[in-house]
Amino acid sequence: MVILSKPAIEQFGCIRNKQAATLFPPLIPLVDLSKPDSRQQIIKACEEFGFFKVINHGVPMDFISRLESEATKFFSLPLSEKEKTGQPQPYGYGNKRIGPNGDVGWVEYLLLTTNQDPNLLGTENPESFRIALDNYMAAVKKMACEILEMIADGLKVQPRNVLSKLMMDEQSDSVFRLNHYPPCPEVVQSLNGTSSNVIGFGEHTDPQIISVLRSNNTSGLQISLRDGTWISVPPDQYSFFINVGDSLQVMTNGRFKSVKHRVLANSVKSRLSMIYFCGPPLSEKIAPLPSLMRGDQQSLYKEFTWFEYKKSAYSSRLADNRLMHFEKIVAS
Ligand SMILES: C=C1C[C@]23C[C@H]1CC[C@H]2[C@@]12CCC[C@@](C)(C(=O)O1)[C@H]2[C@@H]3C(=O)O
Ligand SMILES: O=C(O)CCC(=O)C(=O)O
Ligand SMILES: [Fe+2]
Repeated sequence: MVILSKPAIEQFGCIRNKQAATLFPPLIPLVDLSKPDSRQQIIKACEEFGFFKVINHGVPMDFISRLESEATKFFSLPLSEKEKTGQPQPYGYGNKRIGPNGDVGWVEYLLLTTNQDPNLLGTENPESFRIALDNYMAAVKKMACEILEMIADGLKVQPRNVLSKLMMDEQSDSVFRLNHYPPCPEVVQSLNGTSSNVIGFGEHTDPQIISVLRSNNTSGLQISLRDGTWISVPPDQYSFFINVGDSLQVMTNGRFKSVKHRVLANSVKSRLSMIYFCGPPLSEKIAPLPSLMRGDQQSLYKEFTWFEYKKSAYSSRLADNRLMHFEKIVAS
């Protein structure tokens, strides 16, 4: 990490929750992929939270630990070595700056596209890093495909690969990200360690279809409930967390809502997370699935392609409501 000229708190701002912390926050929906009723649970979780945790996911623990150890090695290299993987435009190594429009966080990251070989120049053993990435991504992609098929089944839309085929397409514009949140000495941590006053990754929704997140055992991730309260997601290194993205919100014509989330920095422990963002091909039209539309029901959104949405996302700030510009003004 680079040395800061100003204290982190001044640079990244203090968090003030708009609402008092809820005494009994709801539990994060838990989906056991090996159970026969998991698709109904997934639909319910996507409707109520846009977020859920999965167990019995089938991703070998060995792939997860191999990538975790490669990523840890990568982030402990000197800054000059990490920078050899390229400035994020948008892919490459980034430090504190997120996206091109002035967002900052207490985080460093490696952002990769899944359909191009990553530039791992500067890393100690590029070959073993590459193998770890390939194995992990292939296994997570398979799980994401199963989840999207369960969603299609649960929504009773056919064929069951309507959603999964978008991310399985050779041209799919999926993205992979490794995030490292070093301990932040200036953090004033709450007593139970579930909140802090420095932003690691500012609030936002993910633009893609779904995102599949795995982290080490360090807390920090929070999701926003529909009433605006933030709840902390207890970390679980053996499970995955699924976010509904903006594209799935549009494809379900608003039945699912993308989840607003953020990461708060920790004073003592590093957080390492790996996220697979399932995106469609650039030329794909993002629109409500026709079989979900009843009678004369209209789309809530204007017509747009993933290319147009991505372009618009890259001219926005992290916390912006990106879908707003694509909502139809419907006469009532
Ligand atoms: C300010 C930013 C930074 C963006 C684009 C734009 C708005 C949303 C951000 C994300 C969030 C989800 C992953 C990512 C890769 C994505 O697709 O959208 C991010 C991207 C980046 O970090 O480059
Ligand atoms: O690092 C995390 O835990 C979440 C980061 C995130 O939301 C993102 O990269 O889009
Ligand atoms: Fe995100």
